[in-house]
Amino acid sequence: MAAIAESPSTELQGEASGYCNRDEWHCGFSDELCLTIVVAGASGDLARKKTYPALQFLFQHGFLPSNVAIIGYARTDMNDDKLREKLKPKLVGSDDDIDKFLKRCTYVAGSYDGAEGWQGLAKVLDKRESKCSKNPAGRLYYLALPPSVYPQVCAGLKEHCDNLRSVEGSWIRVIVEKPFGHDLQSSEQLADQLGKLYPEHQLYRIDHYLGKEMAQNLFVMRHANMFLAPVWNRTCISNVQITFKEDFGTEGRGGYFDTFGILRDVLQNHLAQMLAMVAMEKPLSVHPDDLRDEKVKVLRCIKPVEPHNVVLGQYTAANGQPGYTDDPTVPDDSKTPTFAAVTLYIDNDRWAGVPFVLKAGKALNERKAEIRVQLRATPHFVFNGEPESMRNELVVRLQPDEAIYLKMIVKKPGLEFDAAISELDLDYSRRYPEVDIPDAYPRLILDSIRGDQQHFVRRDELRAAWGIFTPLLHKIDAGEVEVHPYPYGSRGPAEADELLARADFVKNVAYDWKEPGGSKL
Ligand SMILES: NC(=O)C1=CN([C@@H]2O[C@H](COP(=O)(O)OP(=O)(O)OC[C@H]3O[C@@H](n4cnc5c(N)ncnc54)[C@H](OP(=O)(O)O)[C@@H]3O)[C@@H](O)[C@H]2O)C=CC1
Ligand SMILES: O=C1O[C@H](COP(=O)(O)O)[C@@H](O)[C@H](O)[C@H]1O
Repeated sequence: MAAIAESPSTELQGEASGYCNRDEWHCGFSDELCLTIVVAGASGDLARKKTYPALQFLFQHGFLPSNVAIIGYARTDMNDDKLREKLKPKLVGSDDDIDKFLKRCTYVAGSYDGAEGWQGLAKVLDKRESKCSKNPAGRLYYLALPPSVYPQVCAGLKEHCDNLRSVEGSWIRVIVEKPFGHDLQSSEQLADQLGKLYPEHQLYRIDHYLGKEMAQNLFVMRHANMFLAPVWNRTCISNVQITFKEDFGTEGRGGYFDTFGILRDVLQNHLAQMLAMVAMEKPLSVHPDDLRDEKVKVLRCIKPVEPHNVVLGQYTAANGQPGYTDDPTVPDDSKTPTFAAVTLYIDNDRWAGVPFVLKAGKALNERKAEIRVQLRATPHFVFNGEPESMRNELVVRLQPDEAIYLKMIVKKPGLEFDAAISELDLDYSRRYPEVDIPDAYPRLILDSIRGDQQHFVRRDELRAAWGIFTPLLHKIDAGEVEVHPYPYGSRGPAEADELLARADFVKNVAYDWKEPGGSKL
């Protein structure tokens, strides 16, 4: 049987392009689709905690075609029942709902190297698809595995499980999870290895921040609102902060984390992607390649980080909580940063000179991810007898409690004629109480089944993002950048506030956010 590409006319043009004819691009699928999702690494943590629960969400909400099967594949010796038992605690809903979903989940044990395991899987796939031989078949290979085995797993799948029947509309797609390499060179090497087996239009690189509601909203909000367009540039914007904070340490993941550190874990991927969403130009269309073309352009305008624009930290024991090196899986003398604040500059007409501060840390005082765009002070400020105005700020809170709010200067209510800072507040739970905002994973898996790569990272984006951080990472690995201690549960090293002040961030001290009153809609 001949292997067919995603569409008979699809041919890769250049490294980046996924589609030879943009007019033919469409995404979606019909209920005719005979869909098989293979979760390679089904015995692992990601599969149990994220992949299967996301699939259950899609299944329960009717987003998967009626003919769907989910096959777990891993080396662990298990049968279908054992897998189901393992998955059950992370699934939600009534016993009946859970059972209906689990009936679709089966397991094939096999190794990642050698032919035997993959041949066994191929037999199961063929048998299943032979029952719906007139329908298009979709095979989604989800690699919930350490990236070190991606090349051999993709080679096994390609050689033994690529034999789709030539029914129009059939496809094979592969989802891979970060980390995509350790630095620019290793990322390129991995991309070369995978690229020889699966072309870009079949590869779906997950950055789960791109699947978050507010990350996607950022794109719409920025490019759909007339009032933002004239101010979204260096003339009006003073600085941008993109912040990721967790109020817990590396608990249980110290072994993994120690070889990566916070820059590779969060800044190079999630925060760099958020920066691209803030700073990119409006794309020609929402075609995945148009959108990703614009993200690449802006990422390529960023010079590698300079060490004087960096503050690193590592948390120490405090408030009854262990320090980073107290984790038994972390070497006692580890200098791996668990906190980083980095100022980046985008050398283009729109953004030259505007500091973008990317800040991420573990074991801090709160859990929060947000984008804060601070405008310059209003010139010739005639209120309050003060020489300088307060600053307008637009804040997009990704989590927890999705919200967008704009700090506005308004008249202080009452008899005085003073100005005060207040907010226009779009709090999602109040404005959209009926909407259950889905997690990033169901959204991204659904996109991959629809063939929509918009929210997946293309190879050239990855290369550009690694290019920004790699020289700094090599300096950190060589122990050439100071790592400041900070207590567990604190705001991080004080030096980070100095970095922010250098980036012209001015804290609105007069601002006191109050829970808005009023009833729910
Ligand atoms: N866990 C999480 O929350 C997140 C994970 N990720 C990424 O997802 C991927 C999978 O993560 P996770 O599930 O935590 O990983 P695990 O360590 O749980 O590995 C998944 C499965 O892969 C197999 N495996 C583990 N180590 C090796 C090895 N050295 N060689 C071959 N096979 C191995 C094991 O299956 P078996 O032995 O049965 O074959 C294991 O059950 C990774 O890329 C990770 O970075 C991304 C975001 C969050
Ligand atoms: O990719 C990662 O993200 C998580 C944080 O994800 P979130 O959706 O809960 O914000 C982080 O804890 C982990 O270290 C990192 O690998």
